Amino acid sequence: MSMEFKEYPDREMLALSLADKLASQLAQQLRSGAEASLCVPGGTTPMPVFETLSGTDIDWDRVTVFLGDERWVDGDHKRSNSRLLRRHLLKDRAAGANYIDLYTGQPEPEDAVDELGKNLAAHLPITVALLGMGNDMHTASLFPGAEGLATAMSKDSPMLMPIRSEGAGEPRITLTRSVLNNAIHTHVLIMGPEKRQALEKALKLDPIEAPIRAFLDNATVHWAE
Ligand SMILES: O=C(O)[C@H](O)[C@@H](O)[C@H](O)[C@H](O)COP(=O)(O)O
Repeated sequence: MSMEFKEYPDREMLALSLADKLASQLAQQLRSGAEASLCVPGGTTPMPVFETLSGTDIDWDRVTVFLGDERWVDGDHKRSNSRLLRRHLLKDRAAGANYIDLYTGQPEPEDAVDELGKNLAAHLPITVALLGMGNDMHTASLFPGAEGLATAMSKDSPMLMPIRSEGAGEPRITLTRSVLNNAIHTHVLIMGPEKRQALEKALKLDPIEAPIRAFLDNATVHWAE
């Protein structure tokens, strides 16, 4: 497969159209199977998509939602990705979704990977993976130069890994390349000219320098100015 790039006239159109696409791919899976899973990014970009998606009429009771990565902070911390999800996605119709919180409250992310891995394993492969990207070309918490990145990007990595990187701020936990790469549908959401440039740069680099590169061949990239 090759990357598909979709450019939208504005951010609102992007959010409406992408939320519709994600919902229809989840619904399609629910027609043929007992459940579907949705992996979403943290950060600030996806909020309008979450807002629209939370109101879509699919059988959310049969959808499991989890983040591609979480920052190791309490659920009410302003940097918590779960906090963002609770406010913008896990409400309205989507309030009925089964949410797997990657932050367990244990002292370190290392303490949580085994148990979380077992919980996640029951919901794989991911039906729909929505990925974000930073200007440094990281996705999830797969940061260029992070300690442990080579393992997280290798084929035989565990499903989840703790990540520590200067660019990350706090310690984090992230799904690894092998799990994300197995998603049935992959979408990358980016906005603004800087991220478009970063994406173009990533296309010319190796995934170890530009981790988003590992997911682009099977992805639809959604962009608006
Ligand atoms: O927790 C995180 O930071 C993420 O999940 C991360 O991978 C995010 O998607 C990008 O950093 C883009 O973030 P913005 O949308 O805030 O630019």
